[in-house]
Amino acid sequence: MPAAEKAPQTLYDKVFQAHIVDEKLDGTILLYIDRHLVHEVTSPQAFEGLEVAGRKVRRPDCTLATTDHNVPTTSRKALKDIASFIQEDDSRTQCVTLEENVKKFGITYFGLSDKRQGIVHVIGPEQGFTLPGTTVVCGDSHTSTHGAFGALAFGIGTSEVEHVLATQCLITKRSKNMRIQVDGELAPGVSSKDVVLHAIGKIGTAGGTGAVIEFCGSVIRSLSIEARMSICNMSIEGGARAGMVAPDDITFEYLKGKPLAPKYGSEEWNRAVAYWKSLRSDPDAKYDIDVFIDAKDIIPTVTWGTSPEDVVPITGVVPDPDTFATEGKKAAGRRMLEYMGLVPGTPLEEVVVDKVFIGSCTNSRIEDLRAAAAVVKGKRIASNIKRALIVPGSGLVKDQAEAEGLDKVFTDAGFEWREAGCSMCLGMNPDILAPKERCASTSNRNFEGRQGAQGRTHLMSPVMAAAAAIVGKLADVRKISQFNGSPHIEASVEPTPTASGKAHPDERIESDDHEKEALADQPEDSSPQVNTSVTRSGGGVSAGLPKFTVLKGIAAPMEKANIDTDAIIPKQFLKTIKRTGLGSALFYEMRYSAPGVENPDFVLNREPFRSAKIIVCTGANFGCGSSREHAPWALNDFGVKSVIAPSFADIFFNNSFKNGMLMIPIQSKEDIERVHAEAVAGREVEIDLPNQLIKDADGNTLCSFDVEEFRKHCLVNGLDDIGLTMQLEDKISDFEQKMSRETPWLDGSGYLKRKGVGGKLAVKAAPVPKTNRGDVKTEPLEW
Ligand SMILES: CC(C)[C@H](C(=O)O)[C@@H](O)C(=O)O
Ligand code: SF4
Repeated sequence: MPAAEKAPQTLYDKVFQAHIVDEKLDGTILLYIDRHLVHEVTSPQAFEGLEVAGRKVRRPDCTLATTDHNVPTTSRKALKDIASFIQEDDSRTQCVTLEENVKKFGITYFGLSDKRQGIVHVIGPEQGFTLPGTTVVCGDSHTSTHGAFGALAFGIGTSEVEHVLATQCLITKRSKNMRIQVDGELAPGVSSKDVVLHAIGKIGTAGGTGAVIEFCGSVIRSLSIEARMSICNMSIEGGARAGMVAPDDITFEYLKGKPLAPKYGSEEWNRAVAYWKSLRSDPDAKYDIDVFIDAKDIIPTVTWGTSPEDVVPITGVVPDPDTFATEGKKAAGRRMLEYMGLVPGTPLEEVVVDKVFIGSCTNSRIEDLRAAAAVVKGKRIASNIKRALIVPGSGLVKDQAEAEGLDKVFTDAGFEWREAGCSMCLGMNPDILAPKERCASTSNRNFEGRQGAQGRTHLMSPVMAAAAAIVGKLADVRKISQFNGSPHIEASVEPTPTASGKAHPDERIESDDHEKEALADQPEDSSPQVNTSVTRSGGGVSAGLPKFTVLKGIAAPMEKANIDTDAIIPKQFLKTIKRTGLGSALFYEMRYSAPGVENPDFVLNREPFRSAKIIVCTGANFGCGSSREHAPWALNDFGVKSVIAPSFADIFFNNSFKNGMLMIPIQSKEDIERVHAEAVAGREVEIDLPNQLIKDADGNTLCSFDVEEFRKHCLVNGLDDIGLTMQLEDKISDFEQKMSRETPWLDGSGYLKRKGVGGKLAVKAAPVPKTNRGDVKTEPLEW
């Protein structure tokens, strides 16, 4: 590893610095990616792009795929194959497409018949695929989960998935450093989920924008790895790019014996641990934002509204929006209460619940299930609870829980015991809420329609969800259960012996067996091959990026803050395997009052805004939430090429530029209000990118704006950045050789073997005959 720089560094600085392949004067950085997780929702268009351009996956040994979002969580006893198992056409197409792609590109894949299948953020850590000090990406916003290991892990969009598949690198820039220090001791019944909900309530959903959060302090240090994962998982709900925890003995203990971690006790393990121990922030390292939380202020927490920042202690009441600070917040609060069917002043413990969901990448690990089972044991769910689901995060978690008899505890109490998947976290599979049903949920997002159209979600910890199931209302778990401490404190240090006396499932199957299983699970003919002559129509991937210089058109005014990507394009439209055709579904829930019936109040249903090319939003944090690139695709397909707002969520911002769209952050209130006034008046607005000016219809300047040089360059010239990165092949392979020498454990091991000898890659980046967006011969390539 490079010697530490003189200036004191944070954990984030250290991991980031160690992965820089190339740095430009304007701060644009080519970052090497060690680990790439792939799932069925955000990858089809990326693989299609590779195929059209005749590109290969550069590092199949650093790539791991599974299906999780679309899969039903019903029994798999009769499973023959995924195509006959999934009833819903679009879900089936996405899953089958992933199977075809892993076969075509030679990627290790855990399918439904493999015990290691599960939610992508559960299986990576479980396999030891996630390691301290690595860079980890996935086309999924909750990739932040993996930061619990001291990895720099963040979500990316589909264009970036394609970029990483082709180059194993990403174009990015440095983030700000943010520190959330939680000191003291958690009170009995308070768990890591309460810590993170409390923190988000404090900083807000945009509090971490542009930053990587390091969680530290005595509370974090005392938590198990699984509890740290729950916290890092929800960093994205705090608007951050990633969350991280410095690795320590608890981390190393967890990694011992994991199939893809260096073999415990080997020379490589010792070398790795020595390096991992260096991954701590230097004592005098500087943070751009510092937040302190005293553990004694955290009590079991639930959400009341439709944003994860709307938190309240379970002992509280539904807040009154009239007491909120601004008119905008009051209006938003009233809408939320109407949506949630709540009346201000109602004690939370009086709110009646219909369904309970214990699962998701936040809380579906073995400790979560143990903690919930301890609350449930010997009790029955309340008679008003229509369904209570326990959905283990992976097949291995399910096995372990069954070995400990937890499944019996749950089913005796009236819960359903399901197979692994994302399930009711987001209704892309059959597990959904009916309209107006209220759910006590251990997931991470309570957006409108998240768990099903018009469904009402309250986020909380597993023990709190278990308590809600027993009581039939939102409930204070401390009243129905005894605790000796936090449900998650250091629980992973001493592996709990299983009821059946078996070892932990991660250790149960030797690597070789894993390898056999992996091979058995590959769809037939799994040798990698790329058909270089294919050009599919309708996907939009081969059309070339149109150049963006001057855009003049109608601008639609919006005023709401935190417009999330679930609102821009809801989950049911993520099942496409194309980039086009989503325009009619843009802002679906707000735009239509019933299928095919327009809501006349929604701005895009009124003239002249039906033909808007620009959106001017005065509310901050546009595009927060999920990493779905479907959000910019839907805007683009509708005809909107640019959004002007006070601030944007990071992943959405990146995704938009990759599609030739211009996102303009304008912080000055006066400036944005001037542009907003033109929009409200229905007059055209002009965006002049080369001169970085926004003008009115007559050409008078309304304000100027900033844009990063590299992004501007790509937009103005319509450049494909994968092609640009591939020009840096020498630098990338030099970097890989250095990594192979210094951190050899990062080259695929176990069933993810690096092909080739002596550090030479068997899979070489192919010369590019054609990019996925245009012809390389006619595109300028230098930047
Ligand atoms: C489907 C995927 C793009 C999405 C995400 O990025 O988060 C999903 O996992 C979610 O939780 O909304
Ligand atoms: S947040 Fe939900 S839908 Fe997204 S990856 Fe996690 S479990 Fe799946």
